[in-house]
Amino acid sequence: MTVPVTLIAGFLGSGKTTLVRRILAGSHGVRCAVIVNEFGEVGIDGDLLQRANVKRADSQGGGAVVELANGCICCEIQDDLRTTLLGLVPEDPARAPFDRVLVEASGAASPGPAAQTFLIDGVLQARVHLDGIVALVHAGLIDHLLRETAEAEAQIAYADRIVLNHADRVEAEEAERVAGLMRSLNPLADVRTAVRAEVPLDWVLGQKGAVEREPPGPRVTRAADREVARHTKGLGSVSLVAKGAVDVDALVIWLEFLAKRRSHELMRAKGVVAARSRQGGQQGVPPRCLEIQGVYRWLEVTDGEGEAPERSQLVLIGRDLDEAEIRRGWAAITGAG
Ligand SMILES: Nc1nc2c(ncn2[C@@H]2O[C@H](COP(=O)(O)OP(=O)(O)OP(=O)(O)O)[C@@H](O)[C@H]2O)c(=O)[nH]1
Repeated sequence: MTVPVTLIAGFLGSGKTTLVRRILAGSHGVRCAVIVNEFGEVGIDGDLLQRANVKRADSQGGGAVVELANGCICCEIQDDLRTTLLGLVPEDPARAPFDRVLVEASGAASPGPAAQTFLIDGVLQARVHLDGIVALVHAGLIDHLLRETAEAEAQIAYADRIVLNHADRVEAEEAERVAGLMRSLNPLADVRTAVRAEVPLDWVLGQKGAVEREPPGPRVTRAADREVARHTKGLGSVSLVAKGAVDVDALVIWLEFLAKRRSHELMRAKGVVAARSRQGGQQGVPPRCLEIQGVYRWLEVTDGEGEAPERSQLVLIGRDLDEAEIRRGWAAITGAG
């Protein structure tokens, strides 16, 4: 019996990591190993999942979290996904110390090429099988993303389960309309509306059988044809690192400013930072761990899991980002050179 793999796709900020964290925290008895593929060279999601999983491992024995280096599952690091899977799953799959592998694709990846790898690679097929493709969709942003990006449509097209997420950010009628749009783009997929990826985990993890079909419908086929190894024009990332604690108020003001700028499109901000306490440099007050999450103009700062990291890390993803200017801003806030 080969190990089932669930591929989790969805555009930047749609809720993939939120779903993976829920799966890792759930009491469903399915032991999961996770492979994370990020857009951007600093791996924030891997860190967040590692923190979540360490907590779980204390009580229930979590699986491995493996990060794929910078690059994209749909193009240059497809081989890495293969190598990582072969390194993770033993030759005799029955001896794997987990029941399932979750692959969190980068927000800028189409699931198509990765799915094809599973179907044509005999060595891989002896150990794993693709059991399902779950796509997360941001209910409030999907119209914009379908118009402006190449990836969003392909992610919907390949899915067999679609989580219409961020439903709390739209009216119920709008969520209905978008759910209808999803069904028209991909009539074969199950669509569920959710807030913070709250969907039944047996629905996400349930066996679906190998994904052997082409994406359905004329529109989506066209999308799948054109997206191979192609990304939205100008899409890029800037990875920022700084030693020591950060002034979070200044960071938030700066991020809000960046999100409003029209010379670029800031799509995503995510980071784990050591936050200087409000008592400033007072001796003996240790820095806290804060998680920064931004999706377009929405920004959330929450307490992170575990201790403050030694290095604060932030990744910005968007179109036409001016890296030099962003680095200057970061340096001004953190003192990083
Ligand atoms: N309000 C609201 N926030 C959500 C919802 N789902 C996720 N979030 C938040 O949105 C942010 C992005 O969620 P992630 O799960 O990191 O998104 P992602 O798809 O993994 O993002 P990338 O890895 O950058 O592609 C996080 O701050 C989440 O807590 C939702 O349904 N409603």
